[in-house]
Amino acid sequence: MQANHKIEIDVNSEFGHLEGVIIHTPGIEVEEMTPENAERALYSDILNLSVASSEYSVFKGILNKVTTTFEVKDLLSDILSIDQVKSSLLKEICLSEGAMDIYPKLLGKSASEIAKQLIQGVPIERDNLTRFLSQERFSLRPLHNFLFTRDASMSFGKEVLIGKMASKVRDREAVIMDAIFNNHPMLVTRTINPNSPENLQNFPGISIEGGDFQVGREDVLVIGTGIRTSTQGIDFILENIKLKKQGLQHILIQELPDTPESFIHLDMVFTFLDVDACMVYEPLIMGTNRFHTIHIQVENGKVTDISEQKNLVKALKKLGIDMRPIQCGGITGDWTQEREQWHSGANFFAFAPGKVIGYERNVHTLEQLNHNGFQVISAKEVLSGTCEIPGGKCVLTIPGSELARGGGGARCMSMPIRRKQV
Ligand SMILES: NC(=[NH2+])NCCC[C@H](N)C(=O)O
Repeated sequence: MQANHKIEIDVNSEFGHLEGVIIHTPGIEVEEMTPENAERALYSDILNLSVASSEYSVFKGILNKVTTTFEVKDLLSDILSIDQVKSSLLKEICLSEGAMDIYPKLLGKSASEIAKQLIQGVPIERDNLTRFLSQERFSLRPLHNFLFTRDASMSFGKEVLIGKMASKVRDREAVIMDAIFNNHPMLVTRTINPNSPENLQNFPGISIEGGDFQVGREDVLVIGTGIRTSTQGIDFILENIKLKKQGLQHILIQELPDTPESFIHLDMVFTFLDVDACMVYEPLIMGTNRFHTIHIQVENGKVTDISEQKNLVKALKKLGIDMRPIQCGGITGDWTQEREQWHSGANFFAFAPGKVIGYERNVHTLEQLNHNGFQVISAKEVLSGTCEIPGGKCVLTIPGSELARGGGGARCMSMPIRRKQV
């Protein structure tokens, strides 16, 4: 454990120079899925690990070049070596997932083995009639979606908001992230956890996932609401802001369609790229449609305005955040926009202002970025040393045929813990 090295969580934008990010390299858990249960796992297709791994290694290679990366399984294994954390975390997980029978056995294993099993799943032991006849293959199901580290926790300022996952299959990810942020000796922060019995009671119907949560500025949050983040989830965030933040604060809310599933999170239709540019899926963000954009203003603990806005880009501009929208899928027509949005074409991750990572397959989107001054560079070439990361605006392209089938892109696969002030 690197106990003497401390990192204070601090994120006040989506594009400040990155100083640390939490990731999870996909393992066998992504293959523990059949066509039959893929939907329950929240996937539209089943994945091939070796292809996904080789694609992922390019993404991770770039992140390692530009910042410090932390793997969930290492952080988890670190905290599991603290005896009291190990027993309480295992008890919490086994109790909530109806698997207390495996608790004693798990407890006896090494920290790194437990970390692995909590992520990859614990196969069911068919040692009694119920388990013999059970349709389940696992006592603790694999966390297929953990490579999308964005969703189960969110950094905001010096605090970390824990996700209240919309679907049970992702609940354990939030439990693990909460334990990491509360117990890892290297991480300095405070967590806000909507999963406490009291919060669940006060905000019935609450759900919050990181893909919907974007930090526009120190005083501006941009949050999507749809199938993953409920209005009650946003009200919970609002209450926290009312309690803790002084002065003027703003929340901009963008309503999202329920279908198709490529609209699950705001970051599938809108991401910040630079101090003055953002990526948009035009039909939803800029076009005329029935999906509301709402501004909530909080002043010293009170909501002083709540009003409908024309669209997200205009609402940001009113707050002094002037963003040029760049179109996902280009400007040549709905079809390419829909196709590229489906494959996480709007999902960019900025590691510095104007320096972003995205999928190479979405060529119309890349062309549009290029028209707007972003140099398009293959991440593989950067890694092989054939070219350097340019000093100016750029998009580093990563392969993502298999990864995109998981339902997310570069932003979904990264959980920044520290960024320089912009
Ligand atoms: N931030 C994101 N857009 N994450 C994408 C998550 C995709 C994942 N399969 C899920 O359904 O939960």
